[in-house]
Parts: sequence; C-alpha cells; structure tokens
Amino acid sequence: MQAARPQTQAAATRCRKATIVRSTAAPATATKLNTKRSEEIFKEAQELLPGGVNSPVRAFKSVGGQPIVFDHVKGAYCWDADNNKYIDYVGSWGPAIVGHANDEVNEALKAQIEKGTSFGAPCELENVLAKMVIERVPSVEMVRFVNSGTEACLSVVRLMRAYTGREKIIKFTGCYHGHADQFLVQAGSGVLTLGLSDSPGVPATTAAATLTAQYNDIESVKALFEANKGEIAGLILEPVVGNSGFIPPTKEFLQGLRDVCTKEGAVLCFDEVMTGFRIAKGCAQEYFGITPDVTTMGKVIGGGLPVGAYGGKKELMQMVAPAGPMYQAGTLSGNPLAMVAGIKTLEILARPGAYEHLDKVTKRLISGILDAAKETGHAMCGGSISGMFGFFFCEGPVSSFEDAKASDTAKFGKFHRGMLEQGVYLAPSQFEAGFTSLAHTEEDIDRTIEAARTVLKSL
Ligand SMILES: Cc1ncc(COP(=O)(O)O)c(C=O)c1O
Ligand SMILES: N[C@H](C=O)CCC(=O)O
Repeated sequence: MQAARPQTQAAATRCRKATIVRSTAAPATATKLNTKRSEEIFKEAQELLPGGVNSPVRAFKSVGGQPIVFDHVKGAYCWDADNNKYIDYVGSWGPAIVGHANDEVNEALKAQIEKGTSFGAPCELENVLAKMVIERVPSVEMVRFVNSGTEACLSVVRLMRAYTGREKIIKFTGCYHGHADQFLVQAGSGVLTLGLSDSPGVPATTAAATLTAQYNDIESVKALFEANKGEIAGLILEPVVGNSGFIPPTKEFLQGLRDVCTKEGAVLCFDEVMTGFRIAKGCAQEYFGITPDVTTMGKVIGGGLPVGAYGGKKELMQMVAPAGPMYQAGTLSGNPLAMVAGIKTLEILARPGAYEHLDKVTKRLISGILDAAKETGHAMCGGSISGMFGFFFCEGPVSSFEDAKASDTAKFGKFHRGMLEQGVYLAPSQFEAGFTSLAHTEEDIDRTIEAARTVLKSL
C-alpha cells in the first residue's frame, strides 16, 4: 500500500509541465481479467438491445474491449457478473454521491415501497424535496420535478421560448444537455465519444435554431447575440463541463454570460444535472457566486432513482401549466420513491464535513494520478472541484471542447483497460468526467493512484 501523498498545488498548473514520452512498453494486459459471464451476457444483449445497451457510452466503443456487466454495487465499489470487484469512479454517472446502495437511502426506500411506488397524485414528499432545493439553490424559487435530466433541459428550453417569445438558443460545443432534438448539435458525452457531430432524425429547422459558441470564450457568445439581435431566447451551459471530460469555467466567463444575458433580455440556464449538489451544497452557482435565471437538475437529486427537475424565479416558473400556459407533464413525475431517495441523499449531504470529504479525497486522487503521469513521462493534465474530476492525455490546459479533442484518446483507451485489470472502474470515454462519493476512503484513493502508476509505467 502506498503511503499517503501530500496534496500539491493545482493540478492544472502541473499538467503544463509534463513532457510527452512515447513508450514502446507493452500495454497493461498482463493480469487478464476473467470476464466470461460479462461476455456471455453482453453477447445476448446485442441481439436484444441496440448495441447491447440502453445508453451508448456504456458500450465501451471508444476504449475498446467488451463492457463490464454489473451484478451489484455497494459503497465505493461495484462487482461484475464474474464477481470481479472494482473501485468505482462512475457512480452511476453521478447519482451515487453518498455511496452505492447507501443503508439510510435503502431503509427510506423500503419504508416507502410499503406505502406505494407511484401515486400520479400530489404527495407531501414533493413539498419536502422542493423546499430542500429552494433553500439550497440560489436561483430557485419554484421547482417542477420530471423524470430525467433530458426532460428537465428540454422543458427549460420551452420555458425560455415561452417567456421571451423568441426561438433561438445558444449552447456550447461539447456540452451535453440530454438527447432532445435541440441539443444534438455539436454535443458532448456519447455523441462526442462516438464521433457523431449531430444525429439523423433531428429536423434541420430545429438544429438551425440552436447556435453554438466556444466554452470559456465570451467573445464567441457576444458575436452570436450581435448577429441574432432580439432573436435569442436563452443560453444553456454546463457550469462546469463534464461531458467533454472535466473542464472548469473561469469566473469571468460565467460573469460575462450573466451580464450579456441580462443586457440582451435572454434567459440564462445553468444545466446542473451533473454539478447540482455535487460541486457544493448550493450547486455550481453557489460555488462560483453567479446566479442564473433557471436551473436544471437530475442525478444526485434522485439519489439513484430516475428523476430530473427544473426551477427558477417565480416570475418564470409561473408560466408552467397549470399555473401558466406552457405545457409540460409526466405520469411518473414527483414519483414517491424518487422523492424519498432524493430527500435522504440531500439530508446526508447537508451533514458537517460532507463536501470537505469529497473535496479532500478527489484532490488527493487527481494530484496522485498527475504525479504518477509526471514520474512515468506521460503528458497529462487535469483537475477537480469537490467530487468531480477529470484528466486528459495532453499537455493542457484544456479550457474548451476544441482543446479536449487534441488529447490522446488511444492512450486513454489503453489506460482504461489497464485500470480495469487493476480493479478500478473509470468512465469508458476520455470525454466523461469522473465522480467520487462519501464512501471513497483515502485507502481507496491510494490504491487507485498505485494502480495508475503501474498502468502508466506499462504504456
Ligand atoms: C449536464 C447534463 N445535462 C443533461 C443530462 C441528461 O440527463 P439524463 O441522462 O438523465 O437524461 C446529462 C446526463 O446525461 C448531463 O450530464
Ligand atoms: N455523460 C452522460 C451523462 O452525464 C453519461 C450517461 C449516459 O449518457 O448514459
């Protein structure tokens, strides 16, 4: 076991000093995993489900090899169908922030199951979770619960349009806001991982109403507002990008967006589906001190059950039916199980030391991995905020999707496979952020850093 490593200065600074050394050593495939059951199950799945999966990035297409088929999860760990155990840094793509299958969340869920799993009618649990969200998130005075992040984001765009009477929206290249038509324009996540710049089936008129700017480049945003005077309903962004890999914003960039939207009468939306309650108790908007007009949420707010939400100033939210004319509905919206899991998760996150723990373990992880890359002669840059992190195989700094594309994705693929063989489960794409949880211990982190050093040495 490696001794505890002191935390060093910001990861982003260090990565610029790393040098590229191409190694001829064999890739880290020495300890071959037994994945026989995973292979059998995935083979059958390919006959039953498109690509064998229900969401594209799970298929491991960009890192090569077969996906690991999960059997069960607990705390910071997951086990596959062949009973291999991994330290998990995907956390179901973010929701598992208090650790997988958390006992307290599970107890609350079991009690709710006895009372019913779906009502399709108002219940007090909706008020409880709404109050927790409103208390914590600076921009939210009223909230509507939906069933996914996609649903939250597409609803918010409808709201922007209903409120302003304008049609065009601005998003950033490499940002992902779910799979609704208007977002499949230079999108991140699986769209980027699979190299699909957009998708067939999206009407040209819909795509044309989505304008794209470059992240961390306020001038590219101002130019769009200038060229489309009085036509832009709103702007949506990931306040910290996780869907082109981990890319933090500058505070000046976020402030610039706030100022330009106010000046132009456009609605500013922070898509906090990934960052919400992960970056800070009051989400990224609290962390950076910039208040958007509307916010979308998902992942953590459902504590591992399918949920999404959007909220904002009362003036805007009163447009939503039945308070106002903008229609949006859902059979399972406000589902009592999802509400219960969200309430318990937010309750646990409010306890003293929760965000300090996330910040501490994640900084230790990223600084250890970057040190290992430096020692072994690999160009790598990266960083973290609270329980969200990422790294790229390139000198850096990476401040936009355009920079991220220059990273060595083939090397990432080999690194990913090597880490699996060392018992570490990372997101199967260079263009996805990583997540830690309250269940990750310093021992887990040190084991991961040691694994990274072993794999990097072999690349
Ligand atoms: C920032 C962001 N917005 C929206 C979404 C869409 O959420 P969902 O997958 O729950 O539809 C995701 C993740 O997929 C996301 O990371
Ligand atoms: N990047 C996506 C969400 O954050 C990954 C989840 C998915 O699309 O399956």
